[in-house]
Amino acid sequence: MAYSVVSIAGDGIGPEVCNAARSILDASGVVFDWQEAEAGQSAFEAHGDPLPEATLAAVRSADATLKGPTATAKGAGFRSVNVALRQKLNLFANYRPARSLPGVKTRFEDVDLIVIRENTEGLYSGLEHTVVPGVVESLRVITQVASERIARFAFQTARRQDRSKVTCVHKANILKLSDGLFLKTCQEVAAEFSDIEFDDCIVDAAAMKLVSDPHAFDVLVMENLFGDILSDLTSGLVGGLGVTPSANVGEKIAVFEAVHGTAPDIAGKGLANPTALVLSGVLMLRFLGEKEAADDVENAVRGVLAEGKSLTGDLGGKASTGEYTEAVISRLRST
Ligand SMILES: NC(=O)C1=CN([C@@H]2O[C@H](COP(=O)(O)OP(=O)(O)OC[C@H]3O[C@@H](n4cnc5c(N)ncnc54)[C@H](O)[C@@H]3O)[C@@H](O)[C@H]2O)C=CC1
Ligand SMILES: O=C(O)CCC(=O)C(=O)O
Ligand SMILES: [Mg+2]
Repeated sequence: MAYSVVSIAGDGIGPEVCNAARSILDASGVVFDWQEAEAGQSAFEAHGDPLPEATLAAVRSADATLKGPTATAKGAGFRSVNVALRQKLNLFANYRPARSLPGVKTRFEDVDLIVIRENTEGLYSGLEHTVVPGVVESLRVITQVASERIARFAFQTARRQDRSKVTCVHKANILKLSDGLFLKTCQEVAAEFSDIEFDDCIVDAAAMKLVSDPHAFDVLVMENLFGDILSDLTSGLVGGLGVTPSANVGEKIAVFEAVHGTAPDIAGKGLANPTALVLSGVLMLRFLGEKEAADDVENAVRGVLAEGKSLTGDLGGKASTGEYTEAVISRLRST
């Protein structure tokens, strides 16, 4: 049986990493019926709409979606397609694991943690208005319903993966009401999961502790903007944005994409590292129940990285996106 999977190439390096990830996933033995859909700057230029209804409909009816990054201009321009996609499809959890990879030299070894980011509310919603010229307000809405849902997702993930601790990251000392509610809700959910340790950490201290002692953390749960910032940080702990995957998960729908953006500085040059999107594809294979293929692709990626002969520039190598992709495919075919 073929899985119906929507493929959104996106902008910048999106088409390059998407092509690479699709070729590797196609070589896994699992059969995909790829449905191409558009989103981002390219969709805006083609249709005057960065997130066409047809794309939303395709994502809703597919088994899963593999998405390349989409551009959002600074200041002016259309609002983030990512935020819209997550809110419209109620993809309430953003799952961003950071795990050390063989052959990728970093300051710390054996990092293995997960950032779980609330994906639908908080400052990241971008609800802003001008009160009077020169005075702007941004709304940071935190609700008990969304906080409870993401806390439960974090504990369920910890339990499913045999992990020992969930840490709530917040700023409840300053944002007493909003983050106070988030923290209190996490504490209440924690009481239902007595097998899993629970603690909390104020976000600034968490940032410092993550870069000096990442092994102190296991699963971290936080609101949207903190999760956006700290998941780039945790990517840096394990080799950077070129290697870290992510999944946007709802009740039934899931959209798999990398943590990184469109990387305009290297777009179109064959320099992008597709590992992040390939490992997002591994998360997708697991979501689809294709455990063996997921293990095979993950092992092929880890094998190529460990060997160190076909690394892209971000990891200190000279391989192009295509050369790295071929190396992963040939290792996958030899398993
Ligand atoms: N999920 C999404 O669609 C995301 C979209 N964006 C959008 O992307 C655009 C660019 O954002 P930036 O702040 O520049 O962040 P970025 O993540 O695109 O790039 C940051 C740095 O990481 C490098 N990098 C990123 N991915 C890489 C890869 N696969 N291989 C090698 N190097 C890689 C880039 O070359 C750059 O030096 C913005 O419009 C932003 O809104 C940003 C993050 C996520
Ligand atoms: O929507 C965007 O342009 C940025 C998204 C982003 O940084 C993220 O989801 O981590
Ligand atoms: Mg981000």
